[in-house]
Amino acid sequence: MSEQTPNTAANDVEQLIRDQIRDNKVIIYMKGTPQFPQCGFSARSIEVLTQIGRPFAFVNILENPEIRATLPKIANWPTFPQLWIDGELMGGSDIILQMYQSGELKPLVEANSPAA
Ligand SMILES: N[C@@H](CCC(=O)N[C@@H](CS)C(=O)NCC(=O)O)C(=O)O
Repeated sequence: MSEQTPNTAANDVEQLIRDQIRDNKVIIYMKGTPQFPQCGFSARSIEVLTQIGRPFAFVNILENPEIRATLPKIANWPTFPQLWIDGELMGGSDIILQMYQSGELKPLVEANSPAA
């Protein structure tokens, strides 16, 4: 048998994440939900996205332990939240806040998420 990467559950999770990031131009991986964030960093990030006012997707990593374990390796970013826009990792709460305050984040979100 030739040496190929076996189709393990880990690969499935990685593919799921890649699909989520591809299919949702603005997506945040967070603890809890936008209605009930379960970490201050996630809560702060949601406040910013709510201020911007465009629809966004989210994944509650507390309900998805495989995603919680796998995404940091794919992203090379150890913590949550993680905001991804158009297939690219923006960063966590600190960076989201910085990008918002510098005026960089709003147009980026607007360009990738039409008004509802
Ligand atoms: N400086 C980071 C702080 C985020 C952070 O420390 N997150 C922690 C606590 S919520 C985390 O995700 N730890 C890994 C884990 O819980 O899986 C940011 O700006 O987002």
